[in-house]
Amino acid sequence: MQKIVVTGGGPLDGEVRISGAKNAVLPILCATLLADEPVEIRNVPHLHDVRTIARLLGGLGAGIGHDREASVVRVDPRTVDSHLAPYDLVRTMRASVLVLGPLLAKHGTAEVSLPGGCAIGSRPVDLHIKAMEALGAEVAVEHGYIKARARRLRGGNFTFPMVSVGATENVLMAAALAEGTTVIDNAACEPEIVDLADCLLAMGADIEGAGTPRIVVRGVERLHGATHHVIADRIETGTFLVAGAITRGRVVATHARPDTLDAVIGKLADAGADVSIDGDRITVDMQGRRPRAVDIVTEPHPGFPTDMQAQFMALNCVAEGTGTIDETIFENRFMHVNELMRLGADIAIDGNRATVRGVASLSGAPVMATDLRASASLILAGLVADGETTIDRIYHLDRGYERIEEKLSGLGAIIRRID
Ligand SMILES: CC(=O)N[C@H]1[C@@H](OP(=O)(O)OP(=O)(O)OC[C@H]2O[C@@H](n3ccc(=O)[nH]c3=O)[C@H](O)[C@@H]2O)O[C@H](CO)[C@@H](O)[C@@H]1O
Ligand SMILES: C=C(OP(=O)(O)O)C(=O)O
Repeated sequence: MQKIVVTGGGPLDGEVRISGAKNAVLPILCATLLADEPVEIRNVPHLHDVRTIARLLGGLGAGIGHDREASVVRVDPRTVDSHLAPYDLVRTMRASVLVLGPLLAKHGTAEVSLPGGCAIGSRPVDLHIKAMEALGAEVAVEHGYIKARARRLRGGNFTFPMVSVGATENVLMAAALAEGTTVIDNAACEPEIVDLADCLLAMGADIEGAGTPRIVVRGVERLHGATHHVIADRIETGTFLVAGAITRGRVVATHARPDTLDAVIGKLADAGADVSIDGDRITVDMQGRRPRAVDIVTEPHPGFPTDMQAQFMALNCVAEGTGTIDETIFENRFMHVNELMRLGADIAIDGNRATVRGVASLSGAPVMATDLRASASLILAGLVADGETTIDRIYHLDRGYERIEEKLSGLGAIIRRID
């Protein structure tokens, strides 16, 4: 199994080009199932999850053309002849559940494996199911599968009892082809929702309010082909900016979307970084200073993103002072804590709060990645730990970061992948 070896060193310095967003491209690729014609998606990152979703769409019968050089995926949904998302694919990637809404809306039937829990929490899908029922679908859960059918979905009003990014995406896609108007209240406002809506709009959907808590979707008879450019990955951006801050260096993220990163940029400034924005470029410059500890509470957008929690935990580990981290989205997203402590971090957990006392230095050690962002936090810690940190189970990392070791090397990090 491959591992990543990081040797702690000096400040990072340089520019890094940000890729398309994993959490946008996965729902968007599912949305292509709604069209009557081929859809071209650009700025597609090279990620394991993208290959998985392509396999899933291919298994449904869609034609898939993947030009990796150009970062383009072309989906021809006209040949779809299966409505089954099997356990083997869904269990490796939760985003697979996002074929439920499109299959139901376009083909009137869908059979999608329950995704089950994962390392960061139980992650139920009851809200996805309730939202489909609100649009008139009959849904049964049998033998580990969600089995849904509807002759034609009809618009309805659905108020989410809690903010769910995935369920908002599923209902948005389903409502696009439903008969009549759907009003979604307490919708997730994440930039990836806006990007999905932009792609659906390009395909001919009628949607208002994406990015706000109320989305109004007027169903249309058909959706046509389109070309869509995926938004920059705000979590990858944030991860590289933290890499600059934790190493007391200077990192410029290019091709980024600064407007999607207010909460993260605010915390980097609180940590003592000079942050500047110039168009699609974000610069974090510590000018050699040690970061200050920051307090974090994860919240739905525009609050601080749960997907940046582990990276800021790493930053606090070597910061001046003590910072608290409250994780409010997932009940078990502190799997990185024990691994960071193996590197010498001082962290105490009480329920969903971690209190991190900054230490003067970390010392490299073998550690194990437990989930995607936990893996990123271990790399960040490794960048400033004394000696070598070897990170095992990096397949998590390859789900969501494109060529991370190459991009970090370009900034001066000493990092390599070994077999
Ligand atoms: C609000 C939020 O920050 N969502 C994050 C979540 O999206 P993802 O779409 O995976 O998860 P949701 O937004 O749906 O989950 C938010 C909360 O709602 C609960 N829930 C969700 C669906 C459901 O049917 N029933 C239910 O109870 C979840 O257990 C969780 O506590 O993980 C992604 C990957 O880390 C992040 O990019 C998203 O930012
Ligand atoms: C946990 C993540 O993704 P997923 O929901 O696909 O597991 C993530 O992007 O941090």
